[in-house]
Amino acid sequence: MIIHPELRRAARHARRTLLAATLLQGAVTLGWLAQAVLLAQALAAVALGRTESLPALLAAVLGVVAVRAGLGCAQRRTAARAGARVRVRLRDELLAHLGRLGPAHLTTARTGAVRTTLVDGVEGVDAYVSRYLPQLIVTLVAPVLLLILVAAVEPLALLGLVPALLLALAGPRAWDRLLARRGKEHWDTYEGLGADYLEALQGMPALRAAGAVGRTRRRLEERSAELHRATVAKLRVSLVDTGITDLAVQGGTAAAALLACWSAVTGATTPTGTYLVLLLAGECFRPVRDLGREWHAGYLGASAADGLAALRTAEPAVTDTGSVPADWHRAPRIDFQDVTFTHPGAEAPTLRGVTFTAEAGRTTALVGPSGAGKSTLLGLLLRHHDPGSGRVAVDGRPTAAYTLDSLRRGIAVVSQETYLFHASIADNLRLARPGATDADLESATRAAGVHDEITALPDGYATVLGERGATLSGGQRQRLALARALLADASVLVLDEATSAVDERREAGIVRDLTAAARGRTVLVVAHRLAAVRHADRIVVLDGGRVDAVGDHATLVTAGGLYAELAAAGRTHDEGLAA
Ligand SMILES: Nc1ncnc2c1ncn2[C@@H]1O[C@H](COP(=O)(O)OP(=O)(O)OP(=O)(O)O)[C@@H](O)[C@H]1O
Repeated sequence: MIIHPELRRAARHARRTLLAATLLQGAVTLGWLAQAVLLAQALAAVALGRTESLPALLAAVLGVVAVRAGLGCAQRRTAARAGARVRVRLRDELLAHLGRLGPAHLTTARTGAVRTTLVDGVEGVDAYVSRYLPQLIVTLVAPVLLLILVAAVEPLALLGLVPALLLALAGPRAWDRLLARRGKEHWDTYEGLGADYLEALQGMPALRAAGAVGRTRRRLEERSAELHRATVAKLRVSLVDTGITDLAVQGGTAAAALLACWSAVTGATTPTGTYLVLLLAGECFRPVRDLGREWHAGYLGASAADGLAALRTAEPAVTDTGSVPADWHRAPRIDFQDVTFTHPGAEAPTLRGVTFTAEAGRTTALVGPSGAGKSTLLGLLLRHHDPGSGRVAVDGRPTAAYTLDSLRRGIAVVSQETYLFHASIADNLRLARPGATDADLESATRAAGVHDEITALPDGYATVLGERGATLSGGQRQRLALARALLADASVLVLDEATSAVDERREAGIVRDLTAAARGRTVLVVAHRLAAVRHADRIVVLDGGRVDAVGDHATLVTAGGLYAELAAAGRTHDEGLAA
């Protein structure tokens, strides 16, 4: 009888439908009661030899059975509707919140665990809310009514029924805390196993390359065994619950039957009364037994409640308090002013006093050694985090002034890790602009240097890509993602190592076409290979979270310093490759 506040909250999404399902469940219970009363009369009529009333009584029983079947059907349909509503609303709410949490959330939470909560957890809540809750309410009300009825017929029977009912309902409560704890342990293990499996499947190539497939399999087997142990531990407590309930149900029914027989033997009650008590005693416990059954259906929801609450109430790294829509009519200027930022949990700041401007409609490159803070700067522009101090402004306004959604829509991003979906190439492209014509797709893919390869495929733009674009090469995936970003038609284009998987000869061509295609937009490019950024209007050199130098390629090379070193290292690398 654990009702987690999160589950009560979820039930509110379908308050009326749940009320209807509960009333129908109550009506079904009344149907059982009516059947018991009619059967008692029929049995008494047989015992007393008054068979003339039998046909009418049996016909009434059949009528009740038919009506109850209809009510049961309606109840199940209504409950399923309520459950579906709760499920859909809950998932919508969680997905919208995940959107607000942004990618920063997945640096602390595991994707597989979030998936388990969103899919299995929400399914469990559906069963809990649509099946367990209505039955719980009926179980708390119906036996009281039945006891009143029994008291009117044979008060002595209450001596057996009341203690048994109290034991059946209150006894298992002594185990509630333990059951909740075991449920949480079970859910945590279940979530962890889901996350492990997802990671192992997605990381299969890396595991193979590292020769770690066998070790990972053994680890997954251990985790499966842990889940088995957690399930058994949970079942053990559940079985104690069920055992107490069964004991009370059997004992109570037997005691009531004995007392009813005693009354019959002593002549204290009529035959109808005796049969009524015998049959009603069974009915008193029917809701209790049904509750036990529904508990098993809804248990996963009760276990998942903590995880759901944690996901729903997780604080986004930034708050969406801006009110200005980011619909810049022309390419905006981007200013970083004295920006300092420390990653949550990190000891030292990643960025210290970073100041530079990405001019409107121009290409600005960010270069610097690995770990210099280039991606972190882009993350601040997209408001995955806010700076600790200083200001990031687009078109003269701080990024926090814009509504988060519109800010992120106004900045198209292609990162090192492209994400393509299991859908056709055209559908993957149209994610950025659903209304794009075929000609729009083609001009974007031409600019990204991938059109010819797409048309060479047997199904061309209708080719269905495998999961994460598995049927394409890394370079093709990146160029497709570039085309998608161009289609988004955002005023700001951010390329974070967007051509790192493309060979260098091709990269130069793509960068040239891209610069032409992106004309009129403000472009921020991060690339390790300086050939990809040497034509940028401005190059910002970052080192250890600080701006080391700003200028164009020629100026920076002439000035010596870190950029000249990086350029020289790049040349040595190229020569090494060419040799
Ligand atoms: N989520 C995080 N939590 C803590 N530290 C982080 C996090 N992300 C990045 N860092 C640290 O911040 C520093 C800058 O990382 P960032 O990814 O911005 O560098 P980068 O210049 O883009 O590097 P690369 O060229 O290798 O991609 C690194 O020292 C990194 O370890």
